[in-house]
Amino acid sequence: MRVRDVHHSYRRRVVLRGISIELQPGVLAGIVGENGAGKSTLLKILSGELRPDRGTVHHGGRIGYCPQEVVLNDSLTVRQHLEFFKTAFGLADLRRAEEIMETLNFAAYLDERAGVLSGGTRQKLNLTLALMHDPQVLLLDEPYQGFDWDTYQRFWELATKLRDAGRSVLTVSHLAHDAERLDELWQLREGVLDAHTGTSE
Ligand SMILES: Nc1ncnc2c1ncn2[C@@H]1O[C@H](COP(=O)(O)OP(=O)(O)OP(=O)(O)O)[C@@H](O)[C@H]1O
Repeated sequence: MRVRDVHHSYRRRVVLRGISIELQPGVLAGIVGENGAGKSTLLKILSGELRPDRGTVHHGGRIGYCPQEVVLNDSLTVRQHLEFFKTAFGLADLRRAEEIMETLNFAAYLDERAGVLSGGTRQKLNLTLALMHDPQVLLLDEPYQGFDWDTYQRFWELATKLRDAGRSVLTVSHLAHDAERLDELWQLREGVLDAHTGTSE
C-alpha cells in the first residue's frame, strides 16, 4: 500500500496535514497517537471509507478493515454474521473464519445473538469479519479493545502469523506498549507521521 501526501479536514478542523507511508508485504506496523490525533480518520481513508481532501492511496489486493466502532446487527447470531459476510466476500466456505474463531477462543458463541455478547466477544467477531476473506492488507483500529490478557496474546500471535505469511498488517492505538512486537512504528502528531522514538505516549 502506497500513501502519498494525504490531507484531511472536517470543516475548519485540520486533522491530516500530509501523510505519506508505504506498507510492504510481510510487515507488521503500528501507528500511535493521542486521542483525537486522527488515527481513525487515516484508517478510514486507507480503507476507502472516507475520501481525502488531497493525496492518493494505492494498494494491490484485498483490504481487511476492522473499524473502531463495532458494526454488528444485534438481532443476528454470530453464525448469521459469518454467513452474511461469506456471501458478501464470495467465499466458498467458512474455513478461515472458523480458524480465527478458534484462535480467538469464541467458537462456543456461534448461535448467540450479537446483542447479548460481551464487549470483548463482540470485538472478536468484528475482527473475524475483517479477516475471514484473507486480506493482503489489514487495517486494524484498536483491534484488541476489550480483550482479556489471553486473547490479547492470541491476537498478537495471529497478527504475527499473518505478517509471516506475507500480509501487511497496520494497527493503530493510543498506546505504544506493543512497540517490541512491531517491525515499524510511527507516531501521528499534529497531522503528520514521524518515526516513533519514545517508549510510551
Ligand atoms: N465525522 C467527523 N466530523 C467532524 N469531526 C470529526 C469527525 N470525525 C472525527 N472528527 C474529529 O477529528 C479529529 C480526529 O479524530 P479521529 O477519530 O480520527 O482521532 P483518533 O486519533 O482516532 O482518536 P481516538 O484515539 O480517540 O480514537 C478529532 O478532533 C475528532 O473530533
